[in-house]
Amino acid sequence: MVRVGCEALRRMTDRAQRSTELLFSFGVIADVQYADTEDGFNYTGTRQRYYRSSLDLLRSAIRDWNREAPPPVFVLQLGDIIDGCNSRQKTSARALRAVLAELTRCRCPVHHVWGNHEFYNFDRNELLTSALNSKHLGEDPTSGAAANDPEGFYSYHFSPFPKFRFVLTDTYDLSVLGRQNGSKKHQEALQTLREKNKNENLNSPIGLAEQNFVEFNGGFSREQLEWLNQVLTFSDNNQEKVTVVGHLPVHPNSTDPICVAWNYEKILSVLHAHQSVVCFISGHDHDGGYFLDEHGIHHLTFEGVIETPPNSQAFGTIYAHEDRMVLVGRGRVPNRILHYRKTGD
Ligand SMILES: Nc1ncnc2c1ncn2[C@@H]1O[C@H](COP(=O)(O)OP(=O)(O)O)[C@@H](O)[C@H]1O
Repeated sequence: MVRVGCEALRRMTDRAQRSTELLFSFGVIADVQYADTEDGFNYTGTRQRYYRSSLDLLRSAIRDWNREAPPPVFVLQLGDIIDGCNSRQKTSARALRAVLAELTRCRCPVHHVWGNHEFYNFDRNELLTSALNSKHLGEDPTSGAAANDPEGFYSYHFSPFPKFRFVLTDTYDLSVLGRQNGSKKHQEALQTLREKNKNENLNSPIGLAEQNFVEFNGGFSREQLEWLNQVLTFSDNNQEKVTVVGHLPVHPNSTDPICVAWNYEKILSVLHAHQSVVCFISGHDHDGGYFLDEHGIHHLTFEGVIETPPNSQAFGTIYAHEDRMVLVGRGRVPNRILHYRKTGD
C-alpha cells in the first residue's frame, strides 16, 4: 500500500513539474501599418494612428524578443504591416523595405499572414514573390496557392515542437481585395458582398443586418475550408495542439463584430469539428479582444501597433507548456493564461 502511495505521489509530482516546464515560446505582433507620414485618425475619427512611430515600436519589439532567454522560436506577424496610404503616396515599395529591414534583425523566423492593407498596396502575385510570403517555412509549400495559380490561397502549416502545430490561413481568399477583376473568386466575392451590402460604398456598414459584410473584410473559399479540415484531421489523429492564425477574427465575441470574417460560422464549424484546435489568433481590430468559446477554443485578437502611442507598446510573447499557453503582453496587450481544452470538450 505504502509503495503504491509513493508511486502515485511520484507520478503526481512528475506531472506537476512537466506542466510547469516551458516547451517553447513565440512572439506575436499585429497591424503595424507603417507609413512615413504624419499621424492621422481612423475612418470615424475616434482613434489616433501613429504612422511613423509604428516602425519604432516594431523595432523595439524585435529588440525585446532578441533579448529573451530562451529566445522565441518564431514570430507571428498578423498582417497589415504597411498602411494603405502608402499606395496613394506611391511609397509602398519603400515602406515595405523599411519594415523588412527591421524584421531582418529578428533572430528567429517571422511568419506572415496577409491583411486588407497588404492588398491596398500589392496584388497577389507581388505578395507571392515578396518577403511577405513565408510559405517556405511551412511543411507543405506546394499546397494552397501555387505561385502561378491566380485563384489559389496563401495558407500553410508548421510544427515548431513535437505535438504542436500552427496553421496560417488566408482570410482574404474570398474577397474583392487582391482578386483580379473578372476572376472567378472576385465575381463570387462581389456577388456575396452585394447580396449583403446594398450601400453604394461597399466599405460602409450603414444599415447592414450583418455588419461584417464590408469590402475591407473577406472569408475562406470552399477549397480553403476543405484544406483546413484535412490539416486538422491529421492533427487530431496525431494528438497535436493546434493554433490557427489569420488576419481577421472568426468569433464575433472576440472583436467588434464589424471586423469578423464574412463566413465565420463556416470557419468556426470546421474548427469545432476538431479536438486538436486550442486557439485562434488574429489582428485587424486594433482594440484587441478575447473570448473563450463554448468548445474551449481561445480566440485572441491582438491590439494593433498603429493605434498605440509612442510611449507604449503592443506585442506579446506566448509561452507554450504541456497544459497551457501563457501570453505575456507588453503595453496595450494584456497577460492571459490559455488552458488547453480537455479532450472530448
Ligand atoms: N464606416 C466606414 N464607412 C465607409 N468606409 C469605411 C468605414 N470604415 C472604414 N472605411 C474604409 O475602409 C478602408 C479600411 O478602413 P481602415 O480604417 O483603414 O481599416 P483598418 O482598420 O484595416 O486600418 C479604408 O479605405 C476606409 O476609408
